[in-house]
Amino acid sequence: MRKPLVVGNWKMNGLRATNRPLLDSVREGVEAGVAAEVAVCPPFVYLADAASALQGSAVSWGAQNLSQHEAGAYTGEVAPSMLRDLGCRFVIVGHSERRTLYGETDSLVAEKVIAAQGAELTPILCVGESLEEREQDVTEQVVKRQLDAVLERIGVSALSKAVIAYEPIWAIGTGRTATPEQAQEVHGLIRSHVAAQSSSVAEELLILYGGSVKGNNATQLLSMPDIDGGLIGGASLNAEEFLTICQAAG
Ligand SMILES: O=C(CO)COP(=O)(O)O
Repeated sequence: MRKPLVVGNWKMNGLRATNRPLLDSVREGVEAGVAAEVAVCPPFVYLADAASALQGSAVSWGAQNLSQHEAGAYTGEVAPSMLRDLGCRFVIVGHSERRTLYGETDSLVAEKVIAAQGAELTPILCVGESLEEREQDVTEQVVKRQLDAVLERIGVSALSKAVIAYEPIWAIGTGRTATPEQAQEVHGLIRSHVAAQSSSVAEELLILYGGSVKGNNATQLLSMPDIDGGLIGGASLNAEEFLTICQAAG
């Protein structure tokens, strides 16, 4: 039985003055009655603040990226062990913004997944096609290629300690959500692709949907059989909106 998971990806947003009230409201709202697992991923510099606001609560926290290296002369990078040290449970890996704006390749993403798991962080591996790829009808090939790059390195059993997020790039921050049927189709593909290697891993695997999920479309998306929760960008910056999504998932 898969327990739904909703993760807020704050991206490069927030300041201390507004973070604390947001975190407090999310914490209170989740504890007042949300059945889904909930986590937030603030920018690195606010992870310690998130840890102190959320410590001992039902809300977990995580990072948006990590280094594939363990330690050393890598100016500006953040090591997996540092995230673990700050109590992170999750780390987003291979978000399309990292792939397209910072040149992260399938192979680097695979290394980051390995590094995350090595530090006992649960990687949230993001996959998804661009608008051009969807129009060329190669969504399935793109998503399988992104998944296989990781599966070939970690093996299917290690996927039991990871989460997948399907985020069609054309739906991110655009207000253009995939229809529940479009999203379900790709989620179903992902699950059956994993099931071809291990049906038990596929059965337990959490596959989140991300891309313009809001309070008013969450119920339809999250009620699809292979959509196990959401990776929420813009709407995670507003406590009321985020909590509405969390309730829809639970
Ligand atoms: O990229 C996303 C989450 O990682 C989705 O962002 P939006 O919810 O703002 O479209």
